[in-house]
Amino acid sequence: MNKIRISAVSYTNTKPFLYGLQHSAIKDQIDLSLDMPADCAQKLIDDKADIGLIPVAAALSLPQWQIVSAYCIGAEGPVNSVFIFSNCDIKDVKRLQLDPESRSSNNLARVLLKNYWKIQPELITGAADYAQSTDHETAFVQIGDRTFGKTEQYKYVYDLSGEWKKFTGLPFIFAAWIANKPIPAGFIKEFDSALRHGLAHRHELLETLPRRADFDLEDYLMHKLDFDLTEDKRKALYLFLDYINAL
Ligand SMILES: C=C(O[C@@H]1C=C(C(=O)O)C=C[C@H]1O)C(=O)O
Repeated sequence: MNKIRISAVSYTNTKPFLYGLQHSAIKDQIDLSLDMPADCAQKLIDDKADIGLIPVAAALSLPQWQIVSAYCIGAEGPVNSVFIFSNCDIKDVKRLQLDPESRSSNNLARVLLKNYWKIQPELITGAADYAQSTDHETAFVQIGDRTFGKTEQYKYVYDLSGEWKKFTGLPFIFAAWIANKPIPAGFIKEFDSALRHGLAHRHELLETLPRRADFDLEDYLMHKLDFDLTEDKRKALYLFLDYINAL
């Protein structure tokens, strides 16, 4: 049988899943690559992968898609790795530089700007150094490990799943395990139990990861991130996609 091609996110948030896949027999049935989220999505769109841990916003670019796991990258409130960093209050922001590695959080920022903060800053993609706030009224979106320890560096810091929770009362789902074609049921079952195994062994995983003084990795992997694709997260997913379609 051909191996199932899997594209997973290359950030710390995905390490519990990788631990599970690497410590299960399924590792021999998969061809695993680690990519930044925007590339996970592109691989699924280009049919260079069969299953991806893809930004949910990118599902809108797939002619056919199906969630194949009970697990996801989500949060019940603030996630501590998806931010708008700003030198001024969000209401005064004139320009917002988007993160080229993101699809979900850039769209989440756009949804919140329009519907929650009710402001219309200019959106900038492809800024030469997007993670530099070049002037007082230019802010930027940033996701993943590059944000660790950065919350002290900016006067105004907005945790986007925390803001979404204030706006909707719902948790948020950033990325889900999505397939672009039918996948055999037996594989899906084994895949999901490997992911579950990884989540159940987060403490063992934590012992292998370098700690840093400016970021609470244990709190992040055990509490801030929420990996269960609950009914409320599904509700949030469809609400989020509706908001994106209405942008
Ligand atoms: C919580 C996070 O979730 C992510 C955010 C994504 C996005 O914005 O497109 C995609 C995948 C996840 O890695 C994070 O990266 O910090």
